Amino acid sequence: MTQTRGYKVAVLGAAGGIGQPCGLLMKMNPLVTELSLYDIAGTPGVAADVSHINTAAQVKGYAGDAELGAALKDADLVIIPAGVPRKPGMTREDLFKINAGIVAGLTEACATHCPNAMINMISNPVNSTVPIAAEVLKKRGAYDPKKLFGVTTLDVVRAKTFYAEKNGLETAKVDVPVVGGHAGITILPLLSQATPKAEMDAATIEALTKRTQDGGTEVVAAKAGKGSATLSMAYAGAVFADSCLRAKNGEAGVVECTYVESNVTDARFFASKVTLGKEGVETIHGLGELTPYEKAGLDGMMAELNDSINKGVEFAKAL
Ligand SMILES: NC(=O)C1=CN([C@@H]2O[C@H](COP(=O)(O)OP(=O)(O)OC[C@H]3O[C@@H](n4cnc5c(N)ncnc54)[C@H](O)[C@@H]3O)[C@@H](O)[C@H]2O)C=CC1
Ligand SMILES: O=C([O-])CC(=O)C(=O)O
Repeated sequence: MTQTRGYKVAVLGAAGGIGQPCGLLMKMNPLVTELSLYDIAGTPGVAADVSHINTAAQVKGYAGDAELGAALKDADLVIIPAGVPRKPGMTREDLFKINAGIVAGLTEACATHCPNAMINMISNPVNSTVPIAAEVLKKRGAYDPKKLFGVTTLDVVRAKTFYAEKNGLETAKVDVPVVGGHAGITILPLLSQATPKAEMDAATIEALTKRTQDGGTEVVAAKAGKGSATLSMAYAGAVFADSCLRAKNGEAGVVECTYVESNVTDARFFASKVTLGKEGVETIHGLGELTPYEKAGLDGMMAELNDSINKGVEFAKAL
């Protein structure tokens, strides 16, 4: 039997496009007893609104630097969707200039006010923001690689949806592991390991792989200047946060693909299937058997992924 206790969850960037629906979904999570909504502005309104929902979590809004410490104090889980989103024509890498500093500042505050919290990093470019957070925490003596996660759940959510649609399968029963990172070719769905198994020709596999890799860009183009995925990301973020909380609460066998410090490949950070436990990462799973197409995808991403990791590490070391 697992014992249920409540947790304090903080959302940083809670007045934003992802932060608002993510806060809403966390308010509906029965494992959350305290929900802390932080942003540079606008959170009192968001918190007042969400707090009227008749679920157990107590909601508080915090606005501005002076309130960041109180927002984070003793949090069990911190979800970070703070920072700027893409506009058409931009890559996730173009966000580095602004978001690197934002993420570094927020992670520094986590080291001070909730050094034992699990951190779910959503802010882009995830391939670099996770290494930045790791270095900042390390400098403060608060880095536990088991508790720092890049959220790649939206890639899995997309791969499941597209795979199910293409093969006429029930979406809710489909699973597709997605490995690598969270940008373009570093996103690699392992369609040969998808369940239930469906026979697909090479052209279909390539089309599904590309659509998953370009899923974010598809939304950026459709929103035509009004930002990137927010609602599907809030859903994915809430799914991943719920998995972290369930594992923390003692549930066994909770598995998610997530971008963590890893020995699975040469890249220091890599997303693959991870079993979550009470203290965060329990087991990082290997890649299993890859097809030649998947192997080529893996080889092809390594230079870009390592560059993004190094860029994040260098940025944080220079702070
Ligand atoms: N990991 C993933 O799969 C995905 C990541 N993203 C990323 O999530 C981030 C947020 O996207 P949106 O919510 O659409 O953007 P948004 O602009 O709607 O919201 C961002 C929020 O962050 C806040 N913010 C900025 N600096 C802050 C600071 N220092 N402390 C606290 N809050 C701060 C802003 O005030 C704003 O409310 C972007 O970097 C985007 O690229 C978006 C979709 C998927
Ligand atoms: O594409 C973007 O910029 C936002 C994102 O990470 C996604 O939707 O996967």
